[in-house]
Amino acid sequence: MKVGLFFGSFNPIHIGHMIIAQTMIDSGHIDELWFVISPQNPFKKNKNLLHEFDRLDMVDAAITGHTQFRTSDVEFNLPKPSYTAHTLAVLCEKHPDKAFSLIIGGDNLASFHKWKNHETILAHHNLLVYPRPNTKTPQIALTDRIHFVNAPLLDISATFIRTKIKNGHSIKYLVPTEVELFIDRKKFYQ
Ligand SMILES: Nc1ncnc2c1ncn2[C@@H]1O[C@H](COP(=O)(O)OP(=O)(O)OP(=O)(O)O)[C@@H](O)[C@H]1O
Ligand SMILES: O=C(O)c1ccc[n+]([C@@H]2O[C@H](COP(=O)([O-])O)[C@@H](O)[C@H]2O)c1
Repeated sequence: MKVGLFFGSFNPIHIGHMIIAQTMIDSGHIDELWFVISPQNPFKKNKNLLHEFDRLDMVDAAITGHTQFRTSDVEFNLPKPSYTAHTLAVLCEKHPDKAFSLIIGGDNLASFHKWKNHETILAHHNLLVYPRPNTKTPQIALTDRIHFVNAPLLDISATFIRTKIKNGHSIKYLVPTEVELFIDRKKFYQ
């Protein structure tokens, strides 16, 4: 079973994430995609960061009924900051029957040489890379472990969505309906 891992804060998950996820399934490189909710990205200190369980609940709501999407809370119980190489080692030990790929944007590929143990990651895992605006040239060799997947560029971010809510504007069509209802009910980001 080939599993693509899509890491993020998902504060909240939005259609930019959903469209990348579906495109990765459609590319044929993976059988399943797991959204891995990062408890706290050390580079994104944010007072609006919801509790990890609320973000997990929103991703669960977003993927309801989609048999090829799953969520993972594996990083909730790992030492912080959670380095991807470590998370991958834990997942491989827990799921020896799965082959894990990483789903990353071109911007992250450009700085991938700075990730902890990136050589070890590339020795064992494929990278599925989707386009991002203003991407710099990668510093690592483009081996056959790295696959570029064509996907639409959507200029939507979780920050944009949180700002809309704060300003009293609708987030309809920017997040899955289940997520919109969830945020509304819990009065998040107001
Ligand atoms: N519209 C988008 N298209 C493609 N990739 C995206 C998009 N929005 C976010 N991503 C990427 O998805 C991953 C997870 O995103 P994350 O949850 O951090 O969301 P974000 O929308 O960038 O959040 P924030 O605005 O709070 O920084 C990150 O690597 C991010 O760069
Ligand atoms: O392991 C690392 O050294 C490392 C360095 C930077 C980013 N990452 C992973 O990449 C994910 C996306 O990063 P970002 O900055 O685009 O939100 C983040 O949630 C981490 O899982 C991992």
